Amino acid sequence: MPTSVLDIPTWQRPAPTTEKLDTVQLACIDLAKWPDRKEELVEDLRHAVTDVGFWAIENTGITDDEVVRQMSIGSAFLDLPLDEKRKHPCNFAEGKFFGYREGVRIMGDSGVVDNSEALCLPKVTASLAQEWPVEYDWLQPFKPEIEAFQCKVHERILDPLLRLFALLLELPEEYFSAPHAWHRPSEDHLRYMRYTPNSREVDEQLKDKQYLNGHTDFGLVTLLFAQVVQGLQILTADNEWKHVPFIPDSIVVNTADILSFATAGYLKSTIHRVVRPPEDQARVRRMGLFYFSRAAWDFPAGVVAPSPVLERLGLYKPDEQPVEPVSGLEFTRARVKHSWDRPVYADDEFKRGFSVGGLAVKTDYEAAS
Ligand SMILES: O=C(O)CCC(=O)C(=O)O
Ligand SMILES: [Fe+2]
Repeated sequence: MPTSVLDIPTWQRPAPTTEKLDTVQLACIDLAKWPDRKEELVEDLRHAVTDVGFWAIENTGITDDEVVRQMSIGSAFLDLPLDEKRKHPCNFAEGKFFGYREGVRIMGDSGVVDNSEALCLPKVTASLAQEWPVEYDWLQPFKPEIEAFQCKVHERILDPLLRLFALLLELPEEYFSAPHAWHRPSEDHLRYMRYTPNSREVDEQLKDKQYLNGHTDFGLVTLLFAQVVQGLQILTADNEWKHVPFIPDSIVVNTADILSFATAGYLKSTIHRVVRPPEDQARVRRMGLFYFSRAAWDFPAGVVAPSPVLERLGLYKPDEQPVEPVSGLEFTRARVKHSWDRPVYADDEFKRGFSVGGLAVKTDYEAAS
């Protein structure tokens, strides 16, 4: 039988947990309603974003085979020798999240090393050609299908969501979607992320057995393909950490910093974290697939959208808008640098937050006790 470099082992989805977890009830956005039943979707989204800030999309138009194929590509890449993966490391000193992120940082004051690693790939577009990690010979044959997948996710999921956000705010439908069109440069990326199990003894040393500290994401929204291995938790309005349930074939979405700035906090940037999975899943590798949307390079971060909804709520004040707003590029690079260009996660300096181009960014996400 002819063999091809594209023949890689098929990623096998681990079994769901049988443990009863304290989960959050996620709102649901049914994209089968797009575009004919837009008004209904806007109301569904209003409920989703104002309640928890995390919700599940159903009828995504992305098949399970497509997701499994991406998981297989990601797993096979992360199985490569470390020397190979290190050929294009994320350049955190410059605030760039493209390439390979090795699990090297220390988790808080535990002394435990991060057990996760990731490959982050920019949109395969002409405007970002210089960002693609050409050093990975292994990856190049997969580039066309990665491009097709990214583009499908962008067009079928992200683009309608950005339009719905604009409609929800009574803005022109393209207010967010036009600057974030597929071909336009941004730090968006497809992320393949894998957590390697720790022993129970190691996890006992981690505060709350956290694999990823509480944080918000840096862009507009993050799309999380259904994750069978539990561990993701969100901080609810009642200040409680609750598990995000596994919903087969769904995409879980959370709102992130840029939408929060653009709405003066009306849309909350959801605080979430990852903890040790339940015991019946604590010995399997936790492979994840995500699409992180980021502000377009030229999108004015920190500007509140001129939305009638926000105006009625007293959140949009025309006279108080920054005259020279920080660009999406400058904000995103500063945000990544602040979070990731440090040897210890969530140290005190991280928690003090930072400011860029007059925009103050809060980064202390501990639950109030
Ligand atoms: O692994 C997960 O489920 C979530 C990861 C996450 O929140 C992130 O990478 O920003
Ligand atoms: Fe996150």
